[in-house]
Amino acid sequence: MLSKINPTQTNSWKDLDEHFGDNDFDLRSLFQYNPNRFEEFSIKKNNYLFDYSKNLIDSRTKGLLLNLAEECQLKDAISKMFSGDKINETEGRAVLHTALRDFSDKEILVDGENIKPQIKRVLDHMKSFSESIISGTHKGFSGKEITDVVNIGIGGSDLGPVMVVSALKHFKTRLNVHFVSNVDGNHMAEVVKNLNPETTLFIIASKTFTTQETMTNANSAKDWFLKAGKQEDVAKHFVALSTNVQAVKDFGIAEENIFEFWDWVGGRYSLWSAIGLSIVLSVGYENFEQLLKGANDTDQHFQTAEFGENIPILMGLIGIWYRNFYAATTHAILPYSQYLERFPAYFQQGDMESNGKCVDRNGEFVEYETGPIIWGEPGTNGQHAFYQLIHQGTELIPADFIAYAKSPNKVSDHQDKLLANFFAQTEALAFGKNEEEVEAELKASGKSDEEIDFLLNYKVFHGNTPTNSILINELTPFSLGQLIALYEHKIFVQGVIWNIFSFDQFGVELGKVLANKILPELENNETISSHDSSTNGLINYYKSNK
Ligand SMILES: O=P(O)(O)OC[C@H]1O[C@](O)(CO)[C@@H](O)[C@@H]1O
Repeated sequence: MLSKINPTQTNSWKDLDEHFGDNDFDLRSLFQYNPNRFEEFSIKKNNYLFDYSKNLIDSRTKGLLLNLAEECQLKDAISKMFSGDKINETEGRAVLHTALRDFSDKEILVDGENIKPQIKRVLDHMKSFSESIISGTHKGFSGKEITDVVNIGIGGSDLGPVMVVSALKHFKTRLNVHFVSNVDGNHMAEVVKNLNPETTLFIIASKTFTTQETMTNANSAKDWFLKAGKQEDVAKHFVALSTNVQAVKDFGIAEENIFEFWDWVGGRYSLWSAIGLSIVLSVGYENFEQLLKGANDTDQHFQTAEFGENIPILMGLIGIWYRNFYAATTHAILPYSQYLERFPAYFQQGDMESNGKCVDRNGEFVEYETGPIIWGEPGTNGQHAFYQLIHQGTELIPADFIAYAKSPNKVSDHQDKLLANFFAQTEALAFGKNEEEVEAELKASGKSDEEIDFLLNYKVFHGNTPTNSILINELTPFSLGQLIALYEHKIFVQGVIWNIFSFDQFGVELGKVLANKILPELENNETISSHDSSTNGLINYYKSNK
């Protein structure tokens, strides 16, 4: 069990409160008065740099945040997660996605059983299966090689693979991997439109194998396939990734085509498990193993580095500083890499489904803020969309900037231009442009005093917007694994401190239940009156226009 400490009752929280009230952090002054600020507030790892110097903190803030982590017993929580304690108490489960990427000989026990052999068995299955598909030894029902793979899943059974497959495009095998997630039939229709059932493999990815969207899409995929193939050909074209082996068999998928995982893998943390099969097919098993090893590298760092040098811990604590003391409502993730196009969306689920909670580990409603809204898009595109608000709006939006030093595609001077923008944005956000600077600039451009008076405030950048920069040498499966795990552990750190349960997701249930109730009402011609007037009105309008 994790501790059940209300963070706001700790001494360090009170100290932080006071410290916040006493200080008006200004990044210009912080850098001016401390020439060693970058050295003090950055961490260099073998293959990446984490710079957190452009944050509204000083060494006392950092010290107090570290005290908060101690007081909330973070060390104990980390060791409990890694050793398989049932820290997901509301569901009675261990939280062991980290075991999936642990290639050491160390035993990890769940209910007295070492889970390492089962992990190895499934990994071996993924390896041999993917090799037979990629090499073409596995043939479709008409004797042709598989050319296209369609992963059918949603949420954690979709977003992680989508994000990694997109991020590792440069490492692609000969297979084309597609994803269908939305129950909107157009998603399925648009994906299968150009596919040939003879050369298509479907992966039905669902932890529970009960999710309405996935089961609907899986059945439609089967119908589409059976227009060309026969029932006995399904085995060559359908595989399933699930913890619910019986439901998979009932669906008609052969036992040898089931890639199992376990209830101690949370859906949004499952890309490391059998749910990663589409990744394996997309980039090959060796690259998938590198991804796992990269994540394990961060796991080691998280478990062993001193808190003050521990990147996910610092990311988590700095996030708490903004959320609870500065009342920042959102946090932006801004990758300066088109390959990481789906990274913010992936961690929208990762973070918001984990820490979007209002009941603490004592079962009481919290009286402080928990998880922020996570959002973002790749730079430089975002600069031409929403950065205006970050620079000059009325919200404080802390942001993470992520970039790679090397680019696998050398296209004229694109990389330098991309990185110039990456550096420029965090500089502009931190230091802005004050009145004197704007005035001097306007004068130099020949504006009259009257014009300067009018334009001055519009042209001022208040600056002082905090950012972290993560600059990674190269986008490889290994470094991607490292990066994903940094964010996973950041989320864990925040959940521990907020005293909430980060590994359940009851908040997604109510809508699902109501949709199942409404569905039969859409299938007849009756006027509906069983809901409130708005819902009745919407349903009846739909029924008369569908
Ligand atoms: O893999 P399943 O069981 O189909 O669930 C899909 C997703 O649905 C959720 O349960 C709720 O959105 C997620 O946590 C999960 O990733």
